[in-house]
Amino acid sequence: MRIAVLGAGAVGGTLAALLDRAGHEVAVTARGAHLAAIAERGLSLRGGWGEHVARIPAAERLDRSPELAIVATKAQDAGGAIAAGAELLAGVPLVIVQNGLSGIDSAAASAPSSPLIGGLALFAASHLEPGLVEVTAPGALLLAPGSRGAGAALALAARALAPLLPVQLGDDLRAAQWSKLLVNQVNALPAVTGLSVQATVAHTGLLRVLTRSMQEAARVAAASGARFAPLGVVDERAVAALRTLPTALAAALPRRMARSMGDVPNPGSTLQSVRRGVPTEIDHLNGAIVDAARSAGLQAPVNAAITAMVHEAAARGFLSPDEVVARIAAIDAPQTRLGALARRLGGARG
Ligand SMILES: NC(=O)C1=CN([C@@H]2O[C@H](COP(=O)(O)OP(=O)(O)OC[C@H]3O[C@@H](n4cnc5c(N)ncnc54)[C@H](OP(=O)(O)O)[C@@H]3O)[C@@H](O)[C@H]2O)C=CC1
Ligand SMILES: CC(C)(CO)C(=O)C(=O)O
Repeated sequence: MRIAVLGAGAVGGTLAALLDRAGHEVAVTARGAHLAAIAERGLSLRGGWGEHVARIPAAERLDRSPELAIVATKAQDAGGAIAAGAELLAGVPLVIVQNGLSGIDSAAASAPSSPLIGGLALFAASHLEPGLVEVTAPGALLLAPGSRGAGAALALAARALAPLLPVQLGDDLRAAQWSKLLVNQVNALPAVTGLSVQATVAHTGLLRVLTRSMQEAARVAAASGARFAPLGVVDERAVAALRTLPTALAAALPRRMARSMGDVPNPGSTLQSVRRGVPTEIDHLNGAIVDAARSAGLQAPVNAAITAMVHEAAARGFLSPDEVVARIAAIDAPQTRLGALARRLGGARG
């Protein structure tokens, strides 16, 4: 099948290389040094799904109409990436592989005549250097209809992708996006501190901050009427427990999430953006919780503070875990003994 991948970074590059290895006619869009490296040496894949060098056409924009296109940019770039190929993509089924809640809406605005499929990657991949991507934790790709009448497009996408990696079919994209948004609470603290997801969860104080932000997200979701589709370790029961249990017990969920990512340190996609000096997606992750809280007439102070810290770290450098813990303790637990102690000491340990 003739398949285009728009944004061949960690996720898009992995899918492009797997599709090429399976014999599809793949073309990718990329930019800068990554584009130059793919054009010169091919796109190299390594890690959990083996090694492959995909020698495939790469350019800043498409020059041929594909039968299927996969959009795998960060959320803020998807509209521009689709618009750049709008004429060649008219009516072509699009699979939008993206975290956050807004992917399908921005694709619908840029590609109004295309059937849309939502994709949620449950695997983890790193864009290590120009031309090289690594799968750090193999996992499934969930596909669900993102527009009316997308059934045939969904079948086409599943036919191309299911032989390459585990494909899960969903019927409620919004509920799956909320589940993934909760999982993506693990992205921010690595982007603030430079630690991996696993190291973040192993740090007592950061684990508490992560759990507090997940509990806040779960409460905002409940106030917004959000549902949670079963996705990895997240489902309605796990979210209800998160909402109601004391933080020390609720921490079992982020621990399970980190374990499911295996032993290879996973920076997460947000830290990777910080390291590469490109804009992060944080306004569509923790920032989406802040927006949802505002729409529900609530506040989400922990998610707001974490979003601000990611912007700060991206602009000025990483913060120490103790600094992060102290800042969150000061806003999140002002009435508790822990909060008082943290403020008195100017730092907290857990
Ligand atoms: N990495 C992971 O493990 C996972 C990521 N995700 C999600 O998948 C999505 C993609 O993330 P990820 O692969 O990590 O991101 P990357 O930044 O690694 O890849 C996105 C690529 O798209 C490129 N790009 C952006 N705009 C354009 C454009 N207009 N034309 C061509 N190329 C463009 C970027 O270039 P540049 O670098 O120049 O910006 C980058 O190479 C995100 O929504 C992320 O949250 C989901 C699960 C796991
Ligand atoms: C789940 C996780 C953290 C996997 O890397 C992810 O979705 C991301 O990095 O954006």
